[in-house]
Amino acid sequence: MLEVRGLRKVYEGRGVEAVRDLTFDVGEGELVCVVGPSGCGKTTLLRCVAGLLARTGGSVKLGGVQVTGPPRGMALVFQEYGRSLFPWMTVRQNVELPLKEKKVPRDRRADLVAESLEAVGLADVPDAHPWQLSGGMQQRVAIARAIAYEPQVLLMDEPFAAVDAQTRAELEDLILRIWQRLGMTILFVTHDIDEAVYLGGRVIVLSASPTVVLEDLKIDLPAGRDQLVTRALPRFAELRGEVYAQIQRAKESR
Ligand SMILES: Nc1ncnc2c1ncn2[C@@H]1O[C@H](COP(=O)(O)OP(=O)(O)OP(=O)(O)O)[C@@H](O)[C@H]1O
Repeated sequence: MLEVRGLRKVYEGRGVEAVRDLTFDVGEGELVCVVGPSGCGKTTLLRCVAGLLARTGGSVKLGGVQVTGPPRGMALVFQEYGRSLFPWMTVRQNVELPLKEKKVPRDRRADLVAESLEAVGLADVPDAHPWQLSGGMQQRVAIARAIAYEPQVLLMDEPFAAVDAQTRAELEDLILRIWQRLGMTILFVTHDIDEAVYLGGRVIVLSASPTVVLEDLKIDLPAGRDQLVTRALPRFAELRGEVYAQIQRAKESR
């Protein structure tokens, strides 16, 4: 579904080589997490994949088609939910906006908005404005907007970094439920090793900048993940340790 080959990004103005050489695939219906040391280029990678930032080299293909600008088949959820929602629009209007731009007919739009708000547990607040909601609820609106769009690939950039631990656990499980139900392909960037191992079918570990793939680890934990049961498994601790050691190595080699 997503094919990244030899991706390189140099920020020309300051001559910063953020990403040196990234190659990996994400298959249809996979949930793949990306972790790496702070400043290693995770956001740069996502922006290049989303077609928001021009690549210096290499290629990114979505469903076999080269990405040259923001593709129709992708949706993004950012860390800063506060800045990604329009404060003067209601929850319903925020979720509906990209569907209008996609020229989805009115009846279908209403169905998609209702279904996605239901999926994130916000069916009862369609007429609220974002500023009337808690941070966790605002991020749910951003997630609802992304899934209503019915993307082939959902890109998430540290989406839960700004919410409290309890909300974070709830949102992680929400993403797992949505992923299982809708069979979406998800590329999920996080700096949290536990979160990556808990969510991912694979975890890609990046080196320090200029960035390459250090490891592409299969997460062989049972499906039907559970915050208490899965995190208490000896295998969870092993995998977590393995990713942690890789990131330490990445930092030391900087
Ligand atoms: N617009 C820009 N211009 C110049 N350099 C940039 C720009 N954006 C990012 N960089 C540099 O590119 C490198 C990678 O940054 P990026 O934000 O992609 O990393 P990150 O892994 O997402 O960071 P963090 O984990 O702290 O969120 C850093 O050295 C950063 O300073």
